[in-house]
Amino acid sequence: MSSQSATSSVIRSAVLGAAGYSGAELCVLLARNPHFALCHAYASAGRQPESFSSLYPRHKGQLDLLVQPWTDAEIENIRGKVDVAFLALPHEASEEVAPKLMAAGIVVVDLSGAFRLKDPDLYPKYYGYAHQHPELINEAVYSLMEWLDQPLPQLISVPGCYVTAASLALLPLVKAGLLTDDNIPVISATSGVSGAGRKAALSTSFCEVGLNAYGFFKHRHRPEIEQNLGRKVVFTPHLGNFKRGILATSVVTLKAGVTVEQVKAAFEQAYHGKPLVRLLTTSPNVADVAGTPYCDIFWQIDGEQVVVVSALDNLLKGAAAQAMQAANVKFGKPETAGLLGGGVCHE
Ligand SMILES: NC(=O)C1=CN([C@@H]2O[C@H](COP(=O)(O)OP(=O)(O)OC[C@H]3O[C@@H](n4cnc5c(N)ncnc54)[C@H](OP(=O)(O)O)[C@@H]3O)[C@@H](O)[C@H]2O)C=CC1
Ligand SMILES: CC(=O)N[C@@H](CCC(=O)OP(=O)(O)O)C(=O)O
Repeated sequence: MSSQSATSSVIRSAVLGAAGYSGAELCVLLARNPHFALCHAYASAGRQPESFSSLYPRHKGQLDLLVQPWTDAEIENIRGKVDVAFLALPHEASEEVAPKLMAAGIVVVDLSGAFRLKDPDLYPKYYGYAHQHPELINEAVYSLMEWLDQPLPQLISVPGCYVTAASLALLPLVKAGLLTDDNIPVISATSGVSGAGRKAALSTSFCEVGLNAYGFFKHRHRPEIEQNLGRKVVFTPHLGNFKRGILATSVVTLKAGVTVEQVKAAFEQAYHGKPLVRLLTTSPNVADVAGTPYCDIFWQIDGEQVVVVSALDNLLKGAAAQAMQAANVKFGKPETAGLLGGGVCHE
């Protein structure tokens, strides 16, 4: 989707959860984006104020702003001074703070799962809590950006990381009507450890991580992928011993008679003019997308079986870069500002 509501002024922004992995990536993208100014960065209420570069020393001398503890009292401090708040928070924290920021007239771009599922009844089963603001689920627009087909409102819900990899891989075939009606895509995806966030946990500690599957049939990204594709899926996430990146392998069955040319055309038409999706002729590697805003996609076909492999950086195209892409579009800026070409407009 192209720009919405073009504005010429710099967009004043705040990041909540800036001490965490995806919030930190957002701070870096915002600081690099000439159309946005990073005005406030927050961590949890329990943390002492600390410079961003002390939390992430590689940014010393480049991004030294203070990360402040967040309390709701901050809303009055930023009212009228911030145009957009990015929430890189636990799901329930996002659900609680989003309506308060919206009441202060601030656009909310939420990286959590708080507003992704359109059926609030799915939250207890897949998120472990009952949704307190089902009315906001209806207000939120889900920002899988390459497939966005409506204007972005005040509340933007950024897709999950595994979900982005699987949905970008399979939507071209689904939307072109090439899959058998009863086909259940089988998606296996491996994530780097940063997918679990910065907080310490035994299961993600250095000596514990090898390669294992988890979340069989009950991972919260399963209903989100199903919502995007409009069909049931089998989704199995894996944790791998690398820092960042997701590799997703999706297996589907084509309708009888569908040709290689039709499959090729479906992918090419879907991603023509979409600068953050790269169609490859060799199998993608997480090493080639780590640190980039791209999703790389490759497919192979044998008769009626298609294997689609997709790779992205869970913290970028799977989180912060997709949030930046959405905010650029929301505020009428070039979609890839801050992401490609140092924010230069490619139009
Ligand atoms: N990691 C990933 O690959 C992806 C993550 N996401 C989503 O983004 C969100 C953040 O994930 P991630 O960056 O991994 O998480 P982290 O655990 O790395 O960071 C979470 C941040 O939220 C802050 N925080 C926690 N609770 C509160 C609260 N009640 N009020 C204010 N701040 C709070 C933490 O503060 P403090 O540091 O002080 O504890 C920290 O800065 C999650 O919803 C996650 O599902 C989405 C896509 C990919
Ligand atoms: C490796 C790992 O633990 N990954 C996380 C998913 C990443 C994430 O934070 O989920 P969202 O994209 O929904 O925000 C998990 O499986 O819960």
